[in-house]
Amino acid sequence: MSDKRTDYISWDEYFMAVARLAGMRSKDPNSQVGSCIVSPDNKILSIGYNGFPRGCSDEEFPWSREDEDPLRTKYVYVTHSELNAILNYRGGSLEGSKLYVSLFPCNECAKAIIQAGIKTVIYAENKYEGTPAVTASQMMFAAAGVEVRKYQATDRVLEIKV
Ligand SMILES: Nc1nc(=O)n([C@H]2C[C@H](O)[C@@H](COP(=O)(O)O)O2)cc1CO
Ligand SMILES: [Zn+2]
Repeated sequence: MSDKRTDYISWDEYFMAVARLAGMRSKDPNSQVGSCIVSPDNKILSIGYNGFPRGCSDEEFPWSREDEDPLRTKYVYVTHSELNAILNYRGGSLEGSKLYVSLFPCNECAKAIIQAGIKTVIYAENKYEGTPAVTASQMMFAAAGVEVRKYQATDRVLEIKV
């Protein structure tokens, strides 16, 4: 009998890689964000990335960050990866699940995460740390008992030929 492989990827690597892969679908020229929601027994329940709502064309709606007219910026239209992952789940309850996300959730997504019953958030980056959106999220997660931990990146580089 041969021994099992030992260099297989961990659960954390697997789910964060799936989140990052989803983020590669994003049309946002600045931030590509991906989310992967996982059950307590490590089954993938849902996936999402940041993008405009269905029917809102990537060619017609703006991807700009700044404009004197807010209606000509992406911010008023884009659905965040975390909310998309929550909304993409049509199977029932997300109670007790874990969310892997490549970027720390904003306050609006934090509300949805808490109300959906997600109990653990594992994030990779926090490039907007210190902004009111991130601070409000941290306050709400702490109050609601959502466990938040930073993904511990390994030095593994995954290569997938497609
Ligand atoms: N946690 C997040 N999940 C997300 O999906 N997003 C999305 C919204 C925008 O499409 C983009 C942020 O754009 P920018 O401000 O870095 O150019 O990432 C943003 C955050 C940050 O709170
Ligand atoms: Zn958000």
